Amino acid sequence: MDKRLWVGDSLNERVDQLNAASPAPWTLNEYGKLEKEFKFEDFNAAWGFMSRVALFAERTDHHPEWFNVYNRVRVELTTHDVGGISGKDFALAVFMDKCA
Ligand SMILES: C[C@H](O)[C@H](O)[C@H]1CNC2=NC(N)=NC(=O)C2=N1
Repeated sequence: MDKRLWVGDSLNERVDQLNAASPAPWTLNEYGKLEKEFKFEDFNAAWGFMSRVALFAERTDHHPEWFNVYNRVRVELTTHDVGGISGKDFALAVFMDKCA
């Protein structure tokens, strides 16, 4: 998968493109990570989402940073190898939007 670093205008354009296809927006947070908070019916639904994402993360060797409280999952994506956002983060973001 594409591990090129996205920076500057092209990074912002790629985030806009991602958000055009999803109801709640992804943002670039103060640490330069791709962030979104997902909200579900209950803990069961949140955990189901996390389980599906976990299997995808293992398969692609690319893992989210995330924080779960009951029905909320706040996600931060970054690629440590390149020190920023790569195509792997966008692939994971697209998969998460599909699962949510
Ligand atoms: C050793 C292992 O393959 C690497 O650390 C992988 C695992 N998962 C990863 N996940 C994320 N989000 N970024 C990485 O750079 C990364 N690297």
